[in-house]
Amino acid sequence: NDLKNESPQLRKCYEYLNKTSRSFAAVIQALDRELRHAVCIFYLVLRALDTVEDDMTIPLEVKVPLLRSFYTKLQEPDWCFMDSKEKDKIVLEDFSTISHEFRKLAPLYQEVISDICCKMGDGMTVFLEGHVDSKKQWDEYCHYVAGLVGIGLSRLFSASGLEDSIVGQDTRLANSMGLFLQKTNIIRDYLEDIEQGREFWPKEVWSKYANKLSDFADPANRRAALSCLNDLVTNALHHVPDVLLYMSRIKNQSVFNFCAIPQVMAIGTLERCYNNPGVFTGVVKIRKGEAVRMMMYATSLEGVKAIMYHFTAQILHSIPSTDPSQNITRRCCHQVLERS
Ligand SMILES: O=C(O)CO[C@@H](C(=O)O)[C@@H](OCCCCCc1ccc2ccccc2c1)C(=O)NCCCCCc1ccc2ccccc2c1
Ligand SMILES: [Mg+2]
Ligand SMILES: [Mg+2]
Repeated sequence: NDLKNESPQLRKCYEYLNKTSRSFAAVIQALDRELRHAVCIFYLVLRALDTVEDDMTIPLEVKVPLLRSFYTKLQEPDWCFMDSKEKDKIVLEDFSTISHEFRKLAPLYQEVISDICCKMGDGMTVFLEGHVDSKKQWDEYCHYVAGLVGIGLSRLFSASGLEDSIVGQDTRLANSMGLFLQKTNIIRDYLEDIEQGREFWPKEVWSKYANKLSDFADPANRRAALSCLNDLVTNALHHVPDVLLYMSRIKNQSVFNFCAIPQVMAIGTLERCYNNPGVFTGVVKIRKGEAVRMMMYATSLEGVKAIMYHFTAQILHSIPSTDPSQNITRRCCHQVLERS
């Protein structure tokens, strides 16, 4: 999609999108024009907010008020933040370019983006101490950082007229779209997060298998580590029926691809993580060739279902006979596979 007729500020925004997002830049730029700029700005605003959340060098007395008031910076043309050490700090240092383009969006789009930014910033402050206790709190944290993104995106889809109003109204399904992606990320990023002193695996689950979360990094505890991992993968799998129901309502092809590609990448990653000790020694990634093949299939509901069923069946057939969660995993896989 050409940007030659666009403002220099908007061109810079797409530069930042491509610089800060491996997994979302391509699918955002493939969206129909009516949605593309709004979703690009939505991404950059939330990436800036998340960069503040992730930056452990920002003192709490600065971070808490900044997260809670972040959405108001969208109305301050000259506001920027120069004190981040994060990899994506450019979106904070040049936030004035992003907010300039934000204020040019249709008022309805601005309202959605500002509302989600406000709620996400508030929610992030609840979890700044860096750990999650109950499974309910795990769902709450993932709601704040990803479920709200799904809810905001769904409101943008309906507001653009490209999708039916039910898509923007059914917040439960939109929330599940985000939870499936975020839970998969948290499961995959165990070692990276532990090394940064961040504990996103819920204590209600890991405390069944260890005294502290970092115990799983010790090869002597491999059996316990894999039992906990499989328990969490099973938890994430419960969102798949909601994801398929959400996808069945999407009619616009560019919106479908945009929603489907991150979801099929996530089920592929989740299957690679299941019962895989590699999660505790590095970051498990799906092979490039497999990712390309999945993207080709992810352009129709039948294709997405085929991919979800394929990887769910793979997990079902790799359940260790000694795994503590095996009955729940088997039941959850059958619920996905009975073509609900
Ligand atoms: O710092 C990193 O590199 C990773 O950060 C993770 C973290 O800190 O936990 C974490 O940060 C979360 C807070 C910032 C979310 C920013 C975001 C992401 C994708 C978008 C897609 C379109 C529009 C706006 C978007 C906004 C992260 O990036 N996790 C990846 C999963 C986020 C899922 C967002 C999401 C939710 C529902 C969706 C539904 C349909 C299509 C895309 C969707 C995308
Ligand atoms: Mg982050
Ligand atoms: Mg974060």
